[in-house]
Amino acid sequence: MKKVEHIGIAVNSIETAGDIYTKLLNTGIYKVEEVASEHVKTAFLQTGPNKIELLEATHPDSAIAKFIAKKGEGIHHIAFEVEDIYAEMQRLRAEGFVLLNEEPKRGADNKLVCFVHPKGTNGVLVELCQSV
Ligand SMILES: CC[C@@H](C(=O)O)C(=O)SCCNC(=O)CCNC(=O)[C@H](O)C(C)(C)COP(=O)(O)OP(=O)(O)OC[C@H]1O[C@@H](n2cnc3c(N)ncnc32)[C@H](O)[C@@H]1OP(=O)(O)O
Ligand SMILES: [Co+2]
Repeated sequence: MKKVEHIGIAVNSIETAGDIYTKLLNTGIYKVEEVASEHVKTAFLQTGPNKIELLEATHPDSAIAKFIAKKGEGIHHIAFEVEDIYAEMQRLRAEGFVLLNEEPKRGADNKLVCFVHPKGTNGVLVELCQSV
């Protein structure tokens, strides 16, 4: 894994949270993108070398809607950038981690992504990202 690619934060409203994070980080949202397959709307802010992904549910079945219903708004996942997502998925499976998708899927901001179940990572949902 090369570096932390982004931190995902579950929010009720991108508009409201976007204003807060714009003030907090003193930088604007550079991209808003809906990912229909994940039932989410995303907004990205860059602070130095780090990216924050705000995630708003677009459907009650969304992982974000379920997460907020259980735990409230807050940090939802940590995403790591990888060079070769297929190789990394194979390595993690061999190490015994439970992957939440068989194949990489299309994420936001021009990435292929795959999730690792939080039950095997001390309660933290991990996302792998490869730029495409
Ligand atoms: C926009 C695309 C992409 C990007 O490009 O960056 C994204 O970031 S999309 C982000 C949203 N998508 C996902 O999160 C997909 C992966 N997640 C899942 O598949 C599911 O959310 C899950 C992790 C498998 C949980 O789903 P499910 O089992 O249906 O939900 P439950 O509510 O029943 O939870 C079971 C269990 O897991 C705990 N949980 C759920 N989410 C998280 C989380 N984000 N971090 C830590 N723990 C989490 C939940 O609390 C339950 O625990 P127990 O109550 O102890 O059983
Ligand atoms: Co993410």
